[in-house]
Amino acid sequence: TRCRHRVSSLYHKALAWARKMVGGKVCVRRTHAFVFTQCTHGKVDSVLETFDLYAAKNPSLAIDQDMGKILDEAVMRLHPSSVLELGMHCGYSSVRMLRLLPPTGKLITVEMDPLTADLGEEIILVSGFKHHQFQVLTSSSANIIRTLHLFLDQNCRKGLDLVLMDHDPQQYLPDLLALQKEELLCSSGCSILFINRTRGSDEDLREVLAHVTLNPKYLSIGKHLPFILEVLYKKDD
Ligand SMILES: C[S@@+](CC[C@H](N)C(=O)[O-])C[C@H]1O[C@@H](n2cnc3c(N)ncnc32)[C@H](O)[C@@H]1O
Repeated sequence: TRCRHRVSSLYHKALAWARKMVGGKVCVRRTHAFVFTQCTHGKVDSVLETFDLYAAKNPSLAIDQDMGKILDEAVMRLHPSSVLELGMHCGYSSVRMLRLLPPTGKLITVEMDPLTADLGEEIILVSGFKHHQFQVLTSSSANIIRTLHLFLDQNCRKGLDLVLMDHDPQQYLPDLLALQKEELLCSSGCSILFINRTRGSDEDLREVLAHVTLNPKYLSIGKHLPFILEVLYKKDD
């Protein structure tokens, strides 16, 4: 009986994996519909668990649980009051960060696809967060960075404490340079996390790594490889 149970469990795992592999493209509407209908509204843990449940069987763009744990650790360590996320998608990483922000903390999250931005925003609201805690900006990262200072409220006057980049790896370096040029990174210290989705290689991070290694304003470079690169920017001595 035990053997049959194990075979059955292995069979179901293999079936779920195969479904995920042949399941086709990531569908933001399907992700949203699943999370919206299956989670308990107002319960952030339920929202995250429902995302994980969906991602176990379907193609998903949300960061996985290993990346999520690294992100949680960074947010708890840094205690940031102003966070910028580039690449919101359906709101999984946004919700993950929001639940760990201090009471006065604020998240600005950027998504260039208007439908995705609307659906992601709804998921953040369903998780129980209010508009004074977050703002969704529908724009490409390059366009919004130029005017981002307009969206930073009094809380964020000293600049951003944490930036999560999980949008387009081709934009990682240009956006980092733009954030620096616009003086949006907190001069006494801002951590920037770059998600690496190319398993087994750091190709997506090569340009950024070359830049931060040569620039003395980047004090430490932590590689939570193969998933995340974390750099600390500090302008003041
Ligand atoms: C990998 S997904 C983000 C996943 C999300 N961080 C999570 O874990 O739930 C990348 C998202 O970034 C958006 N995106 C891609 N390039 C962008 C850009 N240049 N500016 C803003 N958003 C962008 C895509 O539309 C997509 O929804």
